[in-house]
Amino acid sequence: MLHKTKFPIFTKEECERIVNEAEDIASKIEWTKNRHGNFPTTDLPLVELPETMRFLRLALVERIYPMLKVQFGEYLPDPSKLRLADGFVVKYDAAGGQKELKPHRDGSVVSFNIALNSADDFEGGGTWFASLDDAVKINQGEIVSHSSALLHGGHGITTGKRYILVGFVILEGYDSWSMRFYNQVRNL
Ligand SMILES: O=C(O)CCC(=O)C(=O)O
Ligand SMILES: [Fe+2]
Repeated sequence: MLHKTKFPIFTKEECERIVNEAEDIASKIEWTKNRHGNFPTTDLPLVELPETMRFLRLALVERIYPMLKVQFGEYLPDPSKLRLADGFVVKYDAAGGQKELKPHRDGSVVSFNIALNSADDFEGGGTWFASLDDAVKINQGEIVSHSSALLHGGHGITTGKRYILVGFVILEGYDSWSMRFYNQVRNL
């Protein structure tokens, strides 16, 4: 229910382009801080990031959905129905911004996050999972994917900045499936 690739799914240049667009747009409209209920992230949704949206639309079909199909296919009724329900760039900033995200469960079926900057740019960080009692750390361009229902959070950073691209993926036409998936891991 939890996977980490050993290879980058985005190149360094692709990651840098996403961070640059996010910071460029944020200088005009500010990072949002209240989009996700009780567990808000400092983020910018894809609808505000046209270049990233265009890039991701193709990357989902060519790289991300096929990977999720292999990883989670056996648990899903129809893996061809994987759809991105929400996608956003999150910024953690030890110098004043959001530093961590408390443990929570996402409302989708599968969640992923892609590291957009180098792990050398910050101390701490990574995605913390209750089932591991540890944080999973990845390098730039790599991806962590997991059942959305697993209890997880953004491990705090103590220095620097950490940027990630988060995706919440659902199964089109299977509106109750996230609950069924949730029941398989509710104690993890
Ligand atoms: O910071 C992370 O690695 C996790 C982010 C997350 O869980 C979320 O945005 O829902
Ligand atoms: Fe999450």
